[in-house]
Parts: sequence; structure tokens; C-alpha cells
Amino acid sequence: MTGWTVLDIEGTTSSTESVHVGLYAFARPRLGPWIEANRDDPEVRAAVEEIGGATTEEVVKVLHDWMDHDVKATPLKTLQGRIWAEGFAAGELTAHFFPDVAPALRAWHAEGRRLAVFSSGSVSAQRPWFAHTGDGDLSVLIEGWFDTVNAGPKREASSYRRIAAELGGTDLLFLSDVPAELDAAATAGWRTTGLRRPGEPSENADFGPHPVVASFGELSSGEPGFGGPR
Ligand SMILES: CSCCC(=O)C(=O)COP(=O)(O)O
Ligand SMILES: [Mg+2]
Repeated sequence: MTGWTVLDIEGTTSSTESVHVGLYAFARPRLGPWIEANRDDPEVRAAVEEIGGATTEEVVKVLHDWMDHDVKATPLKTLQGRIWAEGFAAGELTAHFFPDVAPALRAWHAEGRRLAVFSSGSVSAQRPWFAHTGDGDLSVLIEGWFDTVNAGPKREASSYRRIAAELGGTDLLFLSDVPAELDAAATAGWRTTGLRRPGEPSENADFGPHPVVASFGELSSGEPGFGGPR
């Protein structure tokens, strides 16, 4: 088996609850003090300028509102990701992965399938998320890390074309719980498979023409949408 499998995180490898209750709750009270402590950092300054607002208090109000409505805005993801990275480094956070994910990723990697991540979560959050799991360090299996900064919006085909150019492959599969993301990947010529995980927001989603599975355990070489024909 050759080619690339590119993974969404929330709703696909990991539960929405683990992101919203675990990560969001960790970032929420830290955003204000952390921005104040890091306001000379160029990445922080750029994110804060993009948000607007005259004071840190105003900036934090916007960030909290985005979190309340799960708006996956890039400046929010940049700031959250930096805070989470510190939390992982300090041993204050651990990642959640559905039980089928680690065995599948290890099996696919052993078969020669190459693995990458494309998530709204920033690359600075993705790396420690995959490194600090209850199933060991999964980051060693991942060869490409993409977010809305280095690839672009997840619902636009141009982002998937950019990732394809970077990975250099033609056999590309995207796994996601969001039909609009799968539509964009398919428009760019990728294979797609939707994740309809029990209890997740995508449980009742309309995946249209995309193949759908409930767990990574249903995906193996030769399956439609995975090793099978485009
Ligand atoms: C561990 S990365 C943080 C997850 C996150 O903030 C997020 O928005 C995930 O969205 P996804 O694109 O993976 O559905
Ligand atoms: Mg998702």
C-alpha cells in the first residue's frame, strides 16, 4: 500500500468533548494573562492585531465568544495552540484518541501508508496532541502537519491542492467528520471517507457521495475509499 492518508482531528481521531471540555477549558482562563505575558512575540502580536480591539480585555472577549460558538478562526487557533503546547510540555494536558485510532495508524504506517494531519487546530497544538496520548507517542508516525495557516481553510479545495503539492503524492485520502471538508478535498481530486462516530456531532450528518465508516477499524487496504479505486 502506498500513498498518503491525511487526518482531521476533532470528531475523527479524537472526541469533540476532549477538545471542547479538555482543551478549550484549559485555554479559556489563560488567554488574557498569556497574551499580556507574550505580547512582544511576533506571532502573538499578529494574531492580536488581526482580532482587533483596543485592550487585552476586548481581545479576550472576542476570543471567548469564538470559543463559545466554536468559531475556528485562525488567530484563536494560533493563541490556543501556543497555550496548549505549554500545557502539554508541563504535563498538565494529555490527548484523547478513540480506541481504534492508534492500532490503525500503527498498522497503516507499518504497511507503508504515509500519514499527515490537517486540522483547524494549529500545528503547534497538533504535534503535542499526537505526542502525549494514552497509547504512546503517535507523532512519530506523522510526516506532515497542516493547519489553516500553512494550508488554508478546510472547506476550500485550494487548501487540499496546496497540501498535495507539499506532500508530492497523487494518491491522497482525507478522513474527516465534516462533509464540507470532504467535498473540498474531493474537488481537489482526493479520495475521501467520512467518520460517523456514535455520539459525535457528525452522527446524523449527510455525507452525500462520500464513503462513510464509524471507526478506523473499518478501513483497511482494498476497502472502498481507502486502498480501493478513486
Ligand atoms: C489538538 S488540535 C486542537 C483541536 C482544535 O482546536 C480544533 O479546532 C480541531 O478541529 P478539526 O479541524 O480537527 O476538526
Ligand atoms: Mg473535525
